[in-house]
Amino acid sequence: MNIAEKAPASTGWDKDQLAVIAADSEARLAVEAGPGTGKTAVACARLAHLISEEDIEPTNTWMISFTRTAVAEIRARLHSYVGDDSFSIRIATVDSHAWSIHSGHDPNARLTGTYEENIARVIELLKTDEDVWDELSQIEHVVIDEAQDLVGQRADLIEALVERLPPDCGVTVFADEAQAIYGFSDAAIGAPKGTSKARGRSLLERLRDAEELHFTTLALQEIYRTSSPGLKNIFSGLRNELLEPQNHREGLHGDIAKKIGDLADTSGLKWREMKVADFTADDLLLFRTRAEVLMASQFCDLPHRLRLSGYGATLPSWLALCFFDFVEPYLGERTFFDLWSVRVENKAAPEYGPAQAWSLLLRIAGRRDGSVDMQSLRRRLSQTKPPVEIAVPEYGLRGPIVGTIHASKGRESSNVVLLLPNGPEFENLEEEAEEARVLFVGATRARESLIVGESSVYRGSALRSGRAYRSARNRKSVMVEVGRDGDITARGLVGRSEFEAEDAAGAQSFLARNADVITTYTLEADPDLDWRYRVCVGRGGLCVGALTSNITYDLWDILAARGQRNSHKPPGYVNHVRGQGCSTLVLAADDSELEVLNEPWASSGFMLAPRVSAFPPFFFFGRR
Ligand SMILES: Nc1ncnc2c1ncn2[C@@H]1O[C@H](COP(=O)(O)OP(=O)(O)OP(=O)(O)O)[C@@H](O)[C@H]1O
Repeated sequence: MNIAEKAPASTGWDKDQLAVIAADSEARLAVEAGPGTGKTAVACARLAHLISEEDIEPTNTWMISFTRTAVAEIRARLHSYVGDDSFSIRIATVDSHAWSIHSGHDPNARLTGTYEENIARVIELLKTDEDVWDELSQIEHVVIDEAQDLVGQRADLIEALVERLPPDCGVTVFADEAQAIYGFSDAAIGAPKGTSKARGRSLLERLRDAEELHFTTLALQEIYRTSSPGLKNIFSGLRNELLEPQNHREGLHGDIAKKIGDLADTSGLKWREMKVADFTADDLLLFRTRAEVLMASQFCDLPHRLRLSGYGATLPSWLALCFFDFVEPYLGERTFFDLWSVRVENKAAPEYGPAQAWSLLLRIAGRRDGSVDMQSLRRRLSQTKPPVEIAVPEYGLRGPIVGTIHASKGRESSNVVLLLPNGPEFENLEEEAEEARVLFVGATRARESLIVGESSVYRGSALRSGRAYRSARNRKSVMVEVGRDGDITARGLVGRSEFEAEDAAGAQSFLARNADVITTYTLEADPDLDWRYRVCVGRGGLCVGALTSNITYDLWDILAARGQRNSHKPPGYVNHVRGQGCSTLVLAADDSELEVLNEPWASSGFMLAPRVSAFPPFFFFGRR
């Protein structure tokens, strides 16, 4: 392949980009560049070039990125460059690379320790274990994207890895220090990420300072994401301000917010005068915190999509629609096309058709004879992190995306509406500088236009579980997030203790008819299910599932936080719980949960789940 032909535009790669893409395969490069200069595009092109021009084996290359969404995007880009060879490249997050080293070389490996303990163990293996060195000696090239976010222990890990690579193994690292927003989470302003300690020195600084690692620094200058002069000014002018340590003073956040507003296409809008339904599928609405996103979503009854941490990749509903009663070990193309035409076409069809769906199935669990192995399909789809190519990256149906800035890193969108936090307060200068960088990341997602507005004051809090909640002003009700990973499991959808077989069939067929539309549910606590909430269509209506106790425990935690644990109790019912269509839940053939399910789901392992995403008010009543 001639990589020049694969440039994203007819103008081709520029000379700075080519200097990275076509550098010697053994080179160690630290590429520093601002947003939209093509770091991710060049990272993919570099690997593609090494594979197709330098005969590097795809299996001997590693691509490390920070987030799973980034990994999904990288895989798609690489596929467009090198076709199916991209499936041999080890593209993964730092944590999953670490885990594969851990599990492959430590006979006692189990993910039982704390996150820190597990990473520490991998660092030790990298330093001492000859089998690990053996494995690393095969690697010919490592590409690391978004390296600015690798700090603390993750940076220790990558440093130890690079030190251990053979001297002729090339390494290409991409970073933008102005976009380093790792230290705090999107739970609330100032809420530290569970695993971060002090920032310490960034990975790039460490690699560059270690002379024996022989890194050369290169830069990419041209901005490709946008041609708008105002946006370009934000992309480069504000970046310089953020990179200058002297500017890290009190008031930096306010200054950056003001400058972004001045340079945006429109500014000064107030969120309370807007609503999600005013926007289209080309628009990305970005808020700083989860509570703000959930509030905006709760008051929108048109289809939209959520981009938030805490919502694992969901599987499309067509899987359960086709396979809920499929019990054959293998699936042929003809049968699949028939199932699709009867069950999916015109109902809950995704943007692609049956041919692409079939090729996805083959890629995940294809057999030599051209059929799909259903056991292996179930195994792959039931993983907490199912294959990125089939998972739906956003949670919801269609329409505008509403998300946090943190969850939108590395992504771009035609129009961005950035809702600046209203009256934020910071504990210290480090936090203020980090928050200023968060604004910068948000503002630089736009390709064509940037609208800047002011968010309403929705101070939310997060529980230990990560669930967001927010007390109403009168303290009578609390808005609580419903629909997080783990809120609904297979048992709650078609379990025998939750449903008679006939009722489970009724519930699943309701979901099948409504797989592509919004439904408003009521939660009703069921004394026969230990007061777990049933998800019902209207008060006393059809029950489509029962939530796990996770939310009930969290409600007691909220009561404890309000000092009401002994005086109040969670409500018996909750209104305004919206579901946006359905997703598919899959259990592997050896999952013990199958034993408690009704048929045919106990045999097929595929079922529909309502895609609940809500922030409804819970009224806690006094206990008599
Ligand atoms: N030489 C080029 N010609 C035209 N378009 C390009 C070129 N290089 C990159 N692009 C496009 O510019 C956009 C930004 O690229 P990319 O997302 O790789 O930037 P990035 O530096 O990784 O940004 P960020 O730091 O914000 O994540 C993409 O749409 C990409 O296809």
